[in-house]
Amino acid sequence: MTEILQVNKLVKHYGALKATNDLNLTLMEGELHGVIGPNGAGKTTFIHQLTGEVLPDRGRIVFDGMDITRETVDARALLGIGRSYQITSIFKDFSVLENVMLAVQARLGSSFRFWSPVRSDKALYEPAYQALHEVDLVQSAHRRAGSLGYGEMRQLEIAMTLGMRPRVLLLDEPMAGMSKQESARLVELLQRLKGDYSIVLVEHDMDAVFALADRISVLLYGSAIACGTPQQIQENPEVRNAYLGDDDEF
Ligand SMILES: Nc1ncnc2c1ncn2[C@@H]1O[C@H](COP(=O)(O)OP(=O)(O)OP(=O)(O)O)[C@@H](O)[C@H]1O
Repeated sequence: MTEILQVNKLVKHYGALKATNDLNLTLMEGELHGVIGPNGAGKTTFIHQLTGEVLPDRGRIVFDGMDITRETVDARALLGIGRSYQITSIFKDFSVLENVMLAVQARLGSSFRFWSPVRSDKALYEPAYQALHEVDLVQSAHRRAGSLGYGEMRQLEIAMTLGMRPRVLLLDEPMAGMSKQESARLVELLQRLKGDYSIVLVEHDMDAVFALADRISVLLYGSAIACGTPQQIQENPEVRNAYLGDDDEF
């Protein structure tokens, strides 16, 4: 397996607060890497530094051999770093398919004629349809996006990211707000996607992370205090003490 993303000694301060503190993490090609840690441990700040929304004070992010530490959000998206869209970016009056087509159009950017009507273009239609297929939403392609249930909306967000054909998929709490059934469906979906995509999954739902992850990094005060297989993390005394409490539940 080759490394697709390397994070070396990343540092981000907010005043005196070290939100990211000498953070190291490696994502292997095709791996699903879970990132867990208590509230305020720096998980979202870390994801924002991978997408380019937040620039680190120090350290390096290398994607596929390229130093992308100072690259813009758009440049990273074009290189293949896909961040899941938020529900707020779904156009509720457009169909499910049109939403994915719009996301693909955004990916193609200026290479695409902006006056081209979104409904009619094959270059958008095919990758969009493929993305809906990957998330199991083909049967809802022509439904109004606003009529989807909450779990389906989150599937649509993932399809919108996949439509951009990313190599790395960054998912920040995709299970948040989901019912048990919806989470189980998303776990099934991510199980299928892993291997085809290299995925960083930040998630509070421990059952989901432990079921899905090849490796897990545990963040505490902005640093990774442990990284290993789910079993190694489960058995790590430092993790048990520092994060999960030394109880039998974990
Ligand atoms: N823009 C900001 N300005 C100041 N402090 C910030 C900013 N963003 C994050 N922080 C602080 O940095 C720390 C890490 O926050 P972050 O949101 O990354 O943690 P998290 O692990 O994602 O937490 P949660 O699990 O609650 O989402 C927190 O103490 C937070 O208050």
